[in-house]
Amino acid sequence: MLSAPPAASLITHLMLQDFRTYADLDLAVSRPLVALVGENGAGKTNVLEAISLFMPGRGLRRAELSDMVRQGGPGSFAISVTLETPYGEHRLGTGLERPGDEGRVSRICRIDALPASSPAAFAEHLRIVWLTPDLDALFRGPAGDRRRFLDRLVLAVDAEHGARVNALERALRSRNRVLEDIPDDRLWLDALEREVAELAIAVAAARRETVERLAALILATRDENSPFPFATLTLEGEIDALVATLPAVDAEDRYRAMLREGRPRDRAAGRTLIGPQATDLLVRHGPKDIPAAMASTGEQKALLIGLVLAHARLVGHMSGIAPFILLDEVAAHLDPRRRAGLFDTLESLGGQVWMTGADLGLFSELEGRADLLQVQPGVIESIKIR
Ligand SMILES: Nc1ncnc2c1ncn2[C@@H]1O[C@H](COP(=O)(O)OP(=O)(O)OP(=O)(O)O)[C@@H](O)[C@H]1O
Repeated sequence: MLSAPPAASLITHLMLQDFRTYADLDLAVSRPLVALVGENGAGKTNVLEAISLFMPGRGLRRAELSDMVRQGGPGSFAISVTLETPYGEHRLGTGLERPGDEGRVSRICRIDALPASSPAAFAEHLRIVWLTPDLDALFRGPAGDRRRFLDRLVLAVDAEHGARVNALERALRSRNRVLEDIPDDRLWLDALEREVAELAIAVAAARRETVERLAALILATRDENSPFPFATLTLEGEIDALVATLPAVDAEDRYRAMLREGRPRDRAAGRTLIGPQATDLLVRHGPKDIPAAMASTGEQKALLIGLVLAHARLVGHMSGIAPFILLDEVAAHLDPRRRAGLFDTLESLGGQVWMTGADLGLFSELEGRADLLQVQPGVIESIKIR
C-alpha cells in the first residue's frame, strides 16, 4: 500500500444536458462536502447517478443509458465535470450520442476534449464509491447482490475488473448453450472451458486480493468506539477455495477438470454450478461476532456504512486517489451521534462527498463546512441558512 496520503480532487463544476430531470444544469461547487436537499422526486439521486457514470458500468441505479435521456429532450445526453486535482485541472465528459441512421446509440467518453476508449480510462483521474438505499438489504438478500457489491469494490481499485467479469459471463453463456445444444462437441467445449477457466481464476483472484486487503485495513484501523462497527469478511465458494490454496496455473487446471467432469450435471441444471458466479461474500458484525444478517436493521446499516468507508480508505491507499463518495439517503437513517460521526469521518477521508437528503435539518450542522444545495426539478440552487 502507498504510505503517502491519497491525492484529493474536487468536482468544481458539474454540467448536465438532457440528463433525466435536467435540461441544462451548470452547477458550481467548491467544498469537499456537498449536500443535496429536496423533496422526493426532486432530482437529487439523478445528480449522484450522473457522477457515478464516470465509473465503468451503468451507474448507481444500474439503469439503461437510454432511460437516462431526458423525456421530451432530443434523445441524447451529456455530463461533464471539471476536476481540480493536485496535478491540475481536467475536464471529463460522458454521454449518449443521438441514434444514427441505423438506430445505433453509442456512449461517448472524453478526457480534456480528447476521445477516450471507454469509461475505464477515467480511472486515471478519479475513483468513485457509493452507498444507495437498495443496499440496505445486502446482508439478508440473495448472494448475487453481494457478488455485485463485491465486484464494485474490486472495480474501484482495478478498473479492468468489470471487463473481465463481463467476458466471463459471456463465456459461461456460450458454454451453457453448447452444453444444451451440442453436448457431444468435446473440442468446442474444451476450448470454451479453457477460456472460462482463465477468466474465472482472474476474477476470483482479483476478488480475493481486494477482500484480503480490505480485511487487513479494517483490522488495522478498527476502533471500538466508532459508531460504525467493523466487519469481518470471507469469500465462500469452491473456486475461492481453489484460488486460496493453489497457485493460479494449478487452480486453472483444477477448475478446468472440474468443468469437464461437471458437464452432465451442468447440462441438467442449465447452468455452470461451480465458479465465481456461485461465490458469496460472507460478512459478520465484528464486535458482536454474529452474521451481519442477524444484526438489527440499524446495526446492519451502520456496518454497511463502516464497510463502505473502509473501502473508500482502501481505494485511496491503493490508487493514490481519494475517491469521490456518493451517499444517497444515508444521513436520514442515522441517530444524531452516528450522523455527526459520519460527517467527521467523511471529512477525514479527503475525497469529495456528495450526499442527499429530503430534510435540510439533517445537514444543519454542516453549515460553513459543506455546500448546501436545494434541488427542485431541473434546478439546483445554494441554500442560505438564516
Ligand atoms: N429520463 C427521464 N426524463 C425525465 N425525468 C426523469 C427521467 N428519469 C427519471 N425522471 C424523473 O426523475 C425523478 C426522480 O429523481 P430522483 O430519483 O433524483 O429523485 P430524488 O430527489 O432522489 O427523490 P427521493 O427523495 O424520492 O429519492 C422522478 O420524478 C422521475 O420521474
